[in-house]
Amino acid sequence: MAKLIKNGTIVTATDHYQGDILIEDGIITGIGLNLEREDAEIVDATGKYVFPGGIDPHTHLDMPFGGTVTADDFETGTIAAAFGGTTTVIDFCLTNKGRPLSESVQTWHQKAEGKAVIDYSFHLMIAEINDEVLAELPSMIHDEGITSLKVFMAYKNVFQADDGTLYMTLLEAKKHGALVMVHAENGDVIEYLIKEALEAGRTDPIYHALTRPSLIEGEATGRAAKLTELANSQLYVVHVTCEEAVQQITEARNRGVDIWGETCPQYLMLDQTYLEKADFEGAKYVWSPPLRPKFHQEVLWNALTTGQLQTLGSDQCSFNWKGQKDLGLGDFSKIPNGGPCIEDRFSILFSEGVGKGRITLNQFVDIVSTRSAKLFGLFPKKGTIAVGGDADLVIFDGNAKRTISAETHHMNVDYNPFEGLEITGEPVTVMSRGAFVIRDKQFVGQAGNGQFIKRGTYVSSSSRVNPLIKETAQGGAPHV
Ligand SMILES: NC(=O)NCCC(=O)O
Ligand SMILES: [Zn+2]
Ligand SMILES: [Zn+2]
Repeated sequence: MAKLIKNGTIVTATDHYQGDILIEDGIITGIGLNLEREDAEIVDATGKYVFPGGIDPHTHLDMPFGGTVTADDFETGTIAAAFGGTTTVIDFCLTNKGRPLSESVQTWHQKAEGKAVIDYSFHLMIAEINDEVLAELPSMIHDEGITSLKVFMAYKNVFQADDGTLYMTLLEAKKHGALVMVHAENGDVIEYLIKEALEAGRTDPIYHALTRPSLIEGEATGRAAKLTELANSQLYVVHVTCEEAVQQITEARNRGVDIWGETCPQYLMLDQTYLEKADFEGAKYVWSPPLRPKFHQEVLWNALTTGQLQTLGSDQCSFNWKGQKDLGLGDFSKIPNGGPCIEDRFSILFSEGVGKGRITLNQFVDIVSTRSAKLFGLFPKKGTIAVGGDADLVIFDGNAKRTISAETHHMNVDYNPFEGLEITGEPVTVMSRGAFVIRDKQFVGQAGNGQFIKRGTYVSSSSRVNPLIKETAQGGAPHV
């Protein structure tokens, strides 16, 4: 049955106007004033915003990590995402050295199929480059539609790849139209600092932060940016936490490097002192890179305001405090890294960003949805409100007041890092391809309704490509 959303304030990354939206077969087929359609179900959005559904470019659902598996899988994680206004997630498909990429992709499909309530896609981790990987990559990108490749510069002996692997991944990505993503920290130095701390008897959660200083996040970010410049390729830096990394991204962008940066709600809202909480509560706030001293928060907000950082990921990677985080009692290096943010990403950005005058409504939509759609090959099917696009929509009450709490959240985890935070704004109704997933704040979706989305290849935004750098005929390392 057709649906007609009436009288909402439609907001995209560029516009903001009153209008109605007609939806047929999951697609937006009309936008205008006073639309009429006899057989359509009317959805009243008077006094509410209508936003494109959020796109979360950074999730880890059902992921084995740190000797355990994340508390949220594709069912609980996507239900929570939908409650929070997100209608697409892009999850990281882990790979194993010496094993085919296709095997890992298959494993990730099995995790998601029949469970996801909203649409999803995958980024592909690259742990090594060898003949098998080189042979498989083109079909991963062009046939499987997995057009972003993730390289970890940290987690030594677990996920970490060396600089040669990163450089070759950048070259391959350029050749085949993929976007390379990096976790930018210097894993070798961190390994040394952790060993030194533990030998000195420093075992509490705060030492997780103190053994991962911002200086080496900046160093790794700068190194990745320079390798990108050398390869004349494209880079997206995940979970940027600090001034040093923002500086490196800004400088590289000013040199014309095609580089993008993401931050996360936790780095905007929480600081390093949370890791000092008594009775091992600090473990709830163990992320890598870690929470930073407070002044970095304003740097990150400014970077979103000015466009030096462009997206907000949740880095959803939830572990229960009791039974999972406590694997690291007596040894901070064994605390599973990560936290639950998939549900609150969208509303925190609205409340703290738009509500506090740091970003405009259009910037909000760009950061929470449109920019990720463009960078990751989903636009214009997703990430905006346009005729012909998927009806992934959020009807949002911009005046609702509420308090974030584990008592009321929908993530499958026993704490919320933003417990007690008072925010303004709440998703009321959420649609995925025209079907209600959340209706009047109630879940009405169905596990398995979410579809895997094959994504388009990376399209460079030409203004950021350095005209002084010329590609070789093979698309390889540049001549300057
Ligand atoms: N960020 C984090 O602490 N956990 C998830 C894995 C990653 O993104 O590095
Ligand atoms: Zn990471
Ligand atoms: Zn992550």
